[in-house]
Formats: sequence, C-alpha cells, structure tokens
Amino acid sequence: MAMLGFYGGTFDPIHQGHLQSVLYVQQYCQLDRLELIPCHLPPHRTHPGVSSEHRAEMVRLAIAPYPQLALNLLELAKNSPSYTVETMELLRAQYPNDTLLFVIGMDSLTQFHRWFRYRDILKLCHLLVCQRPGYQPESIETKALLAEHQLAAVSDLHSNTQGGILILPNPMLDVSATAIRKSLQQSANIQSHPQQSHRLQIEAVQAYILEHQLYQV
Ligand SMILES: Nc1ncnc2c1ncn2[C@@H]1O[C@H](COP(=O)(O)OP(=O)(O)OP(=O)(O)O)[C@@H](O)[C@H]1O
Ligand SMILES: O=C(O)c1ccc[n+]([C@@H]2O[C@H](COP(=O)([O-])O)[C@@H](O)[C@H]2O)c1
Repeated sequence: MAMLGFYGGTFDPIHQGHLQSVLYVQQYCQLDRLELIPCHLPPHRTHPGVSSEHRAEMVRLAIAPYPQLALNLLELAKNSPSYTVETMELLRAQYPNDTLLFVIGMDSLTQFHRWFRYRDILKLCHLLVCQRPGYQPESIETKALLAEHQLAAVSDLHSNTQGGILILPNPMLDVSATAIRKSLQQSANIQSHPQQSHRLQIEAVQAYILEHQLYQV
C-alpha cells in the first residue's frame, strides 16, 4: 500500500515556503510520491492575475531538481471551481487502496471548516498540516475538528488510509505569494535590479517571471 501525498495551491507564484514544505513532508512522512496540484479556478478567492498555465509552469520549474516531486495537472483540465473534495474523489477512484494525504498550511487548516463538503474530504484522505508563522489552530471550529481527527504521530497514518489530521513539526518560513507579488511590483516600479526582489523566491521561478514579465503591474 503506497503513501501518496498531494499539495494543492494557487502557487501565484510558488515560493520557498511551498517548496521547503513539500520536501520536508515527503521525507518526514516517507511518502512514496508527492504531487503538486496547481488550482485552475480557486474556489475561495479572486481569480489570480497570472494564468493557470504560467503558474503550473513555475511549479514545474521549481520542482525539476527533485525526482521525489511531480506536477499533477488534473485541476487545469476542468473548467469549474477547483474544489478539493472533487479532486480527491478523482484521486481516490484512481488509487482505491492507497493511503492518500492532502498537504496544507496552518492558515488553510484554520479555514478548513468552510471548505466545500469538508467532511467528505476527510473520508477520502488524511490532512497533513505544515505550520506557518502567525497561524494557530485556535478557533472553536478548528479545535473541534482536531478533537475528532488529530493524529499524534506519523506512524498513525498507517492505521487508516484516510480520516486523520497530522500537524507536522516543520521548520517555519515566513513568506507568502502576496509578499512576493508586492516585492516584484515594487521592483518593477522603481526599475531596480531583479536581485532585490524577495529572498524567498525560487531562482528558476524568478528567471521565468522576469522572462515573461509577470507581476509587473
Ligand atoms: N510559508 C508557508 N509555510 C507553510 N505553508 C504555506 C506557506 N505558504 C503557503 N503555504 C501553504 O501552501 C498552500 C498553497 O498556498 P498558496 O498558493 O495560497 O500560497 P500563499 O503564499 O498563501 O499565497 P497568497 O499570499 O497568494 O495567499 C496552502 O495550503 C498554504 O497554507
Ligand atoms: O475545496 C474548497 O472549498 C477549498 C477552499 C479553499 C482552498 N482549497 C484548496 O486548498 C489549496 C490551497 O489553497 P490556497 O488558496 O491557499 O492556494 C488549493 O488546492 C485550493 O483549491 C479548497
């Protein structure tokens, strides 16, 4: 029985917070494979200014050096909102007997009770949660969710193929795509040298952004 991880995101653009999270998760949980799934039409936020194809290509470039990571384009093939429950239903049909894990950051966990059919997601996969500076599982809703589903250790992931929530002791990186977009816009405005943009960008992604003049306005 394989342990298969999936990391969904808008990735507008992908940054070191994402990359270091997936590298950590893959190793810490000994996943057989970890696939990044760029969302096409985010269900919960305004549509990104940069196309899904560009965002997916940046993910491809960021993970190229790491054979343990792969790009999954399944959400790009659908012209409806990228609801995680529908993505996991497709993946569960593809992998009926394996342990499936959906990786999110702590900010996503604090909103999880608002996701479309969130209870069904936990019938399809485990949630792996990476800690993120500034976010704690404090609300009544998140605490209730954890009381029902939280696992104590990685070894608990093996007792069931879905239904658990594991919070990981990952090293935290204080970076967001919002901060990177702002920093790129500022560099463009003052026409400063590209090296001055955010230090937690990924080099190959930074080059792609410059080549295609993304996030300039
Ligand atoms: N620095 C980080 N540490 C841990 N998890 C993160 C970090 N940044 C993003 N994530 C997680 O990665 C997933 C995809 O996030 P997303 O693509 O929205 O990045 P973001 O930096 O939060 O973007 P934005 O600033 O545009 O909202 C989410 O589950 C989010 O919680
Ligand atoms: O299905 C939902 O209702 C839902 C609501 C919010 C976020 N998600 C998913 O969570 C992942 C991270 O989202 P984001 O906005 O932080 O990039 C991404 O795969 C989204 O599709 C899913």
